Amino acid sequence: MPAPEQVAENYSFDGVIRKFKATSTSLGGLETQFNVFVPKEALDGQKVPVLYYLAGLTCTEDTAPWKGGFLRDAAAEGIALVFPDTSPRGAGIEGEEKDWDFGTAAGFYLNATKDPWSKHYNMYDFLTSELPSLLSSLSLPLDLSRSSIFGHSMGGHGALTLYLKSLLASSPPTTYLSASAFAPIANPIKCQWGEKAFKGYLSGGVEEGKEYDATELIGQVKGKEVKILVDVGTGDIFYKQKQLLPENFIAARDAAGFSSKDVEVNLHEHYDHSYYFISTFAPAHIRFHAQILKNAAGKL
Ligand SMILES: N[C@@H](CCC(=O)N[C@@H](CS)C(=O)NCC(=O)O)C(=O)O
Repeated sequence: MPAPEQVAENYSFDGVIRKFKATSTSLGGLETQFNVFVPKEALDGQKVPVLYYLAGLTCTEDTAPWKGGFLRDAAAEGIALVFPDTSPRGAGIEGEEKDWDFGTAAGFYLNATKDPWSKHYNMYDFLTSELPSLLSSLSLPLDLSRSSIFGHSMGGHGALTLYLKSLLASSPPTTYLSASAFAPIANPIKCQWGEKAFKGYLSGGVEEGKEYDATELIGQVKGKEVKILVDVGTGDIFYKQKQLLPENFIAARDAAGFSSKDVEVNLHEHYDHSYYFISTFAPAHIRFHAQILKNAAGKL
């Protein structure tokens, strides 16, 4: 696997955000781009933990660094941020660019099992296996054994499911120490976005989609140590349209016996789906992960 090529660099908050491009095996040989925010501590040679951010439908690897307001807090905490893209691009599949909620920028962070998507639409493998290898090939002091994950909407779904699946796997490709989400698609098998994605990408359709559904998975990790934070605005149009379904996730959490301290889900009046909402709660999410990632230093 060739090392990623750096294509941009901007100094920010005494650290630096670098954009890389790489040819991905998981994505069937397509080129993909990702951003890495490297805090000052890492530029000085200290090992720093890593927080992955998965963006939502229609987004790219640039949306969150530009609009999320995460860099100031990550710099203050001395943690690296990694921003991958939301799907493969340029697979050349008919209909790939037709809809904003399927195909390009709508990879749903799964491994497709249905033709013709299965050759390229494997964001799950890319994120859990290939991206960590690509990151370790960079000459940066990233401590990948201390990784956590967060995201928005489709990316909130991705963050919760990658985390919960890592807790369930006997030897996960990546172990995430915590997960958080802004307005996640929390029960995709029960909403239009999820049904469309699972029917389109998975040969087993919505039934197979259960393995990528946070509300299904939270019950399966019963008894394990779980650290999740979720924030949702009730002024969110997609919440109102029942695409997010946080109440279903809360009910499954309660049924599995998790406390609202370990799996915290907050509903906020007035806030919508936009990055105005995300940037409001960004500092709390960074603090949540930073505390867990820093506590793990020297213990893993
Ligand atoms: N394109 C959709 C909206 C899609 C949307 O809201 N995407 C969210 C993620 S699900 C987002 O983060 N968009 C980018 C942005 O707000 O900058 C529409 O026009 O209704």
